[in-house]
Order: sequence, then structure tokens, then C-alpha cells
Amino acid sequence: MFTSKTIDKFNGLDTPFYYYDLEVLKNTLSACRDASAKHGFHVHYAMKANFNPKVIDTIQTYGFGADCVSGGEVKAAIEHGFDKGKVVFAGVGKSDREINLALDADIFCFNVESIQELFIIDGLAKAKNKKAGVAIRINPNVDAHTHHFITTGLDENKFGINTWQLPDVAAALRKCDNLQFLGIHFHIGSQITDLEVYKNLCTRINEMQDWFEDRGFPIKVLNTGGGLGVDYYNPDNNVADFEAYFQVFKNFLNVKPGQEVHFELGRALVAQSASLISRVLYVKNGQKKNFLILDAGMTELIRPMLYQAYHQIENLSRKQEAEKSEGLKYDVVGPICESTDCFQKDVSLPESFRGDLIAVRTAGAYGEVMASGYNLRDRVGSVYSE
Ligand SMILES: Cc1ncc(COP(=O)(O)O)c(C=O)c1O
Ligand SMILES: N[C@@H](CCCC[NH3+])C(=O)O
Repeated sequence: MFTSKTIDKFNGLDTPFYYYDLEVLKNTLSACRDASAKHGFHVHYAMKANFNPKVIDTIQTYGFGADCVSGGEVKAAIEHGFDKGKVVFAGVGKSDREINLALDADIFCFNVESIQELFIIDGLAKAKNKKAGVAIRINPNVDAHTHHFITTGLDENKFGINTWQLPDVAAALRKCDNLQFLGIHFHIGSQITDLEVYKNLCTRINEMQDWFEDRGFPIKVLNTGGGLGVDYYNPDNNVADFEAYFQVFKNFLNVKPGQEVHFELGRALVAQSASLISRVLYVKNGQKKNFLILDAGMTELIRPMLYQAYHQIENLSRKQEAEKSEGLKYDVVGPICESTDCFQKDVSLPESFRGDLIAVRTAGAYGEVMASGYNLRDRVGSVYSE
């Protein structure tokens, strides 16, 4: 990702910024497209992972649909050329304004997360004399074996409709003339690295589709959600194993003739394509600790502070020294007025100096999009490979 030419280019730029390696992005997208096409599976890109305009423009050209979680994302997906027939809209709190926007855009499907929401969408569609495509987001109570904060498919989570409420869902669907029932939707969490989890999900999806079909609701779409994880410990040349992922669904999902299988991948498509690039502002030798104080912090990349997430940290200005010496240990921290503003403690790095360029890797997913202006910070910039 970082040739000496790239690092020379960084030397002339203001930091911090996100650096996008479009080659890595494209290789990842091709791998996913090819692996899913083999089984006739449909992939919707989860826009929330990264809606940087250049990133979504690139993703759109691969023919993926868009999975959106707000009116803003629906609007951006359509403006950036995603086919409205491949736009889906999930979210536990869709406002009337957002539902109307999506109805006006004629999106493919609302992934509905409560019975109340079914009636609201039906009423708003009726007012426009339209039929809204809907899938029921079911909370399957399947443990994703990931960080507690990014698990979404357990009974304790706010997402989806619990299975004990399904009889009421069926009754509601029978009353809603302006809804077209398309199928069922699931999303159990993010950064899932144990593929067994998806096997368990398939078992639940098979049960649920039988439940609906037995009651006279034919299923056209089985939407399995996203969540495929990436290897944060090996950021180089590390495209997610899409083949193995899709194979689990091929083996364990009971797909009937005429049904479509949909996926909503976010992180696995974009995470490895970007790094946060910053500079060392100060090196502070404390009594117990050495601190590297960067010009980027939790306002640029909040994942380490929010989920104790690991991101590999490299000193790009001392690459040769890194190969030769054992180096020193630093707590790599940001400038924000919060003690949690620490990327990682005890990072082994070559001896580092003011002005050195530091890369925080695997930052393409839930990085730039979760940046904030806290402490009245400038908005983080973005730089792209040629
Ligand atoms: C409904 C839904 N679909 C898809 C995703 C994408 O998840 P990931 O980036 O882990 O693939 C998310 C985010 O977790 C989500 O909430
Ligand atoms: N923002 C989370 C993922 C949550 C995905 C949305 N449900 C992360 O950075 O890992």
C-alpha cells in the first residue's frame, strides 16, 4: 500500500487524512463479485461502512445494490448511480420523512423492524397510491461471537422483530393492502470471523421461511445481512475469504426455486482499502510511559476507543529502522481532551520523532464516516491513490 513514492507524496500533504488505495478496493470488489456470481447471490453494499463519494462511485460500477439505514443514505445511493431496484432500507427508527423519500424513490424493499412500522409504511404508501416492497427483519437470537457492542441478533438487541411476535406480523401483513411482502431479513452483527455462526444463522432462516410459507406468505427474498469480518492483524494483501463465506450459505441455506439470496456486506468490502495517515506532533517521555501524540485522534477514527478495536500502527517515516531494530514501546494517543483518546497502548515502533508519518491501518470501514467535530476539530480529509 505504501511505496516510497506514496510516502514522498504524503510528506507534502497536510495531515491527518484517510488514504484510499483504490487498487485494493477494486481487487476486493472483484473478488466479492466473482464469488457471489458463482452462486447467483446478490450483494448489496452496506453504505454505512463508508459513504465517501469516490468509494461509493467505485462500488456502484461493480453492479452491487445498496443497503441503506437512513434517508440520507437512500438519497446518496441513488445520486451515485445505484439502481433503485437494488436499494434496500433497514433501520429501527425510520422517520416518516425518510419513508416518504424512499417511497418517492421507488426503492426495492423496506426491511421492517417492528409491527408498528409495517402499519406506518402501509399508510404512507397508501397516501401516495403506491405499494411498498417489504421484508420482515427477524431477530433470530443467534450469537455472532463478536464484540458485545456490535452484536445485533440477540433477544436483548433493539434490532428486528422477535420470533414470538411473528403471528402478529402475519396478521398485520394481511391487513396492509399497500405492502408487498417480499421476504425475510436478518443481520446478526459485524466483524464476524467464525463462519460456524453463519451456519447457525442458515438453520434459523430455514425455519423462519417455512414458518411464513406454511401460513401462505411465499418468500421471494432471503436476506442474510452482512457482518463478514476482516483480518485487522494482517492489513496487506488481505482480501476477505468471500469464497468460503458464500459457500456456507450454498451448503446450508435451503433456497427454493425462484428465490433470491441477498447479502449486505459493508466492512469486508472496504476495510482494507484505507489507512488513517497522521503525523507525530510530540513525543512525551513520561515516568512510566512514552507517548506518541498524533495529530489524529478519536475524532478521526473512534473504533479503538469505542470497541477496544485493534488497528495496526506503522511509522511510515522509519520503515527501514522498523526492519532492523526492536524499537521502543509507545502509547499512541490523539490530541483530544479525553483519556480514552488512545489508539493503542504499548505499541512497538522504531524510535519515533516529531513530524514522522504514522499509518493506522484497516481503517476503510466505519472510519471516515464515524469522524466527528468534537473539540471543534477540522473535518478529516481524504487522499486517493492514482
Ligand atoms: C442491517 C445491516 N446490514 C448490513 C450491515 C453491514 O455490516 P458489516 O459492515 O459488518 O458487513 C449492517 C451493519 O452492521 C447492518 O446494520
Ligand atoms: N461501527 C461498527 C460496526 C457497526 C455496524 C453497524 N451495525 C464498527 O466500527 O465496527
